[in-house]
Amino acid sequence: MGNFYDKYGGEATIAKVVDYFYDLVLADETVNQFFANTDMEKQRKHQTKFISFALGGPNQYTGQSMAKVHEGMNLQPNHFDAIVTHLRAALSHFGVAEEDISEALAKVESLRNDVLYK
Ligand code: HEM
Repeated sequence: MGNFYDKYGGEATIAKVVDYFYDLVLADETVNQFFANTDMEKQRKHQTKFISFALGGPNQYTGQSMAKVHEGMNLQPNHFDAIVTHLRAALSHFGVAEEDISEALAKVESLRNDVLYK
């Protein structure tokens, strides 16, 4: 993945991908209930950190911290899969190359077991 974050324009691109991803997530009844009591600013922050993580930018997480922030949500595989689907769609929409999308998704997958069932 190397310079993925910079390759696609760093923060400016992240902001655009976030807007798109954000709309997809909040329109999806599989997952939008998790954000029902989250204010919009926090939601946006979550999506930005998430995308930034996937693209290898700043804000990197450990499994330990991810388990902690998702504690009490009891996230299931279908929730995780929905988020992954929206991430793929958002990256694809902005012309990210397929091989780079695969790397981003692999990065997100690496946290699956830390995030689920907490
Ligand atoms: C690898 C996968 C994920 C990563 C890296 C991730 C990242 C994060 C981070 C960094 C936070 C803290 C945000 C903040 O307070 O600024 C957070 C909180 C949260 N995440 Fe995730 N997340 C992942 C998967 C998911 C999934 C699958 C869902 C639900 C479908 C989800 C829903 C939430 C919610 C509802 C919060 C709390 C927001 C709040 O009310 O403060 N996350 N996540």
